[in-house]
Amino acid sequence: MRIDVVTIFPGYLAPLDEALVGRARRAGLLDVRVHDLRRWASGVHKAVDDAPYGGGPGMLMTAPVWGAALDEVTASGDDDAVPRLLVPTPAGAPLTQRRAAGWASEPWLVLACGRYEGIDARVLDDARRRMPVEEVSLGDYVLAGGEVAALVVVEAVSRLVPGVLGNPASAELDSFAEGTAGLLEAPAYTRPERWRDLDVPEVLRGGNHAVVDRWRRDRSLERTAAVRPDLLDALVARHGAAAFD
Ligand SMILES: Nc1nc2cc(Br)ccc2s1
Repeated sequence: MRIDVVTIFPGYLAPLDEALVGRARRAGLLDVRVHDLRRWASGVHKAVDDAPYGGGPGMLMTAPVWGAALDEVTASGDDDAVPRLLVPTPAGAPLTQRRAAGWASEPWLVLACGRYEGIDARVLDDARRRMPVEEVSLGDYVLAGGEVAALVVVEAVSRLVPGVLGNPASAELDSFAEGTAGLLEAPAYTRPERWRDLDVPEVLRGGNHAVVDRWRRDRSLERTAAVRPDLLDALVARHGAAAFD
């Protein structure tokens, strides 16, 4: 999978050289390219922003700069390959494990990192004429730019790309994953068996996998009911009472 990230702060994406994503890049599983948007800006100051029409606080990133950048980046694929453009924004649809899993099957993603008050809307309107475009939110809060959100999206997607996780089964038992039926994952334990005055639950120390699976399912349901009852509602809506079998 190829992932391009366009930003005015390339250094913010340095973590993509580390850990899981860094290893996957060096193993040739991921081709991650970070581009400085100012490459496509003109003038001595390489300006990338201007005042918003209609007034209002702050500045917007301009269409000509983003248009030139996306034209070049999205034209640099093999043959006539077309990427999916992902744009982190508070106004986007929520990032979910299901969306990340879908994007992990894509051959090529491009992430556009906004700054200031965001990007001129015509940039996405124009891009939609040539490629799939999705706006994605990390939650109901506002960051200073899209770079941190891009790091989250790249990691959430990359770990689901075949071969990236050492043990693919790990992803199946993630919270929100199909393997946990969209529930939060159960509490997990490792050695030592006793730590301070806290013991690993007896059921996990036995060898009965069916009993362990049931225990984990029950703890997942309890945790989800306590922390994310909305997920339970969705599960019941989908499966009825069988959701609790
Ligand atoms: N939660 C989020 N806040 C922001 C702010 C900017 Br500016 C760009 C993208 C995002 S995603």
